[in-house]
Amino acid sequence: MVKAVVAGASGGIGQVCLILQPLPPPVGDAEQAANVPRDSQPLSLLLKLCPLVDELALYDVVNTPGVAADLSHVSSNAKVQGYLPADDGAKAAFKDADVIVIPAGIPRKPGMTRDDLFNINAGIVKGLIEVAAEVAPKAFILVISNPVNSTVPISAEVLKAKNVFNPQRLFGVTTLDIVRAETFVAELAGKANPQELTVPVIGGHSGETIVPLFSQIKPSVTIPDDKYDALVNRVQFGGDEVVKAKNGAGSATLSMAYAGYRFAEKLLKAIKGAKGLVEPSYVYLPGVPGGAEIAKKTGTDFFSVPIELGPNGAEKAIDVLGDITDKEKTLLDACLKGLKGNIEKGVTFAHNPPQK
Ligand SMILES: NC(=O)C1=CN([C@@H]2O[C@H](COP(=O)(O)OP(=O)(O)OC[C@H]3O[C@@H](n4cnc5c(N)ncnc54)[C@H](O)[C@@H]3O)[C@@H](O)[C@H]2O)C=CC1
Ligand SMILES: O=C([O-])CC(=O)C(=O)O
Repeated sequence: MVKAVVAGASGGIGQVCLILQPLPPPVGDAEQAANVPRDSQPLSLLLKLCPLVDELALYDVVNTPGVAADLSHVSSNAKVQGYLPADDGAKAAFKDADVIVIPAGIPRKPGMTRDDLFNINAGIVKGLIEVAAEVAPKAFILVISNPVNSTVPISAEVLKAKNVFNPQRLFGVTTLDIVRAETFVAELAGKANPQELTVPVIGGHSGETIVPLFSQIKPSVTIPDDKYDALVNRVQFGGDEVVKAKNGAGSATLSMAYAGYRFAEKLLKAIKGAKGLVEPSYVYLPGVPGGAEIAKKTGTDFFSVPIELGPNGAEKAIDVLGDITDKEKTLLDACLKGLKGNIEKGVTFAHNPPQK
């Protein structure tokens, strides 16, 4: 039996049904919710369709009964249940979960950085991880909520404080950066199917902390010098492209649902014993086999690298720093400058959250 949970299940990424009316306010941003009619958005739908999921729990502060009722009519294997905060709904939703996916929190509006989401989302993620630590201490946890560079360190610190931190089971979902890199490289190279390409993207998940390694694309693609900077920029700021185009109605949801599902599905397959599954993820390197050496090189503990997945979760961190180009070294230096501050901010928050 595999139980999966989506926390933030009524949101743009998490939610699944076509909503023609604006949703009630999400925590912390009533104005935004009042102004945002949402489209159909599919992470929970994709998980409902996944034959590897037996039980799907949807938790949110609003709307989950309706979303769950709707989804439960889909004729696939997983049993769906919606939970709200009343009557310890979070605990009931998370209880004994195998995989917990967290896209809870507010998204960006034009002009904001992901770090601008910290004040609201840090507390939301901390609260959800506390529940997970208590009722599902062995769960694989996939953190989508931004700023990922900080929310994953917060999650690690909360789990450590509760003595249940297993670094092989905590993942910051950076898959959308890889998905974008594949798509943009395929466009440039005139490849019909982006999924035939493997494009490592390492570092963090915001602007200059995102480091695409075009020198390691498989099968090899040469990026012309005059196209390199623009391509790097598009991968680093792909999220902003969507935020601008949505013009106040949130950030990436559909491509994120695909990316979140892609990671979750690979992990589920790996847990069940499938071999050779690799996907980059933002992890606590010293706690993942092979990661300590990479952490020494970067001087940072939280970092995204290709991760070999297996029954224990992150089985191996793959060192791709060995033969990076001078241009990639420059990108990596800029990444590390920003990333260290993001990590520090998360760790500090976890230990000293502002008093309410
Ligand atoms: N890692 C990545 O690559 C990406 C991350 N994101 C991030 O994902 C997050 C969610 O984005 P959207 O779904 O577009 O936002 P949204 O506002 O549409 O949905 C968020 C949902 O979280 C819920 N929520 C708020 N507080 C909660 C709590 N304490 N417990 C459970 N649910 C709670 C809200 O009610 C809402 O339904 C944002 O922080 C966004 O920046 C978005 C795209 C890509
Ligand atoms: O840009 C945002 O705020 C959402 C996100 O993380 C992305 O699309 O990569």
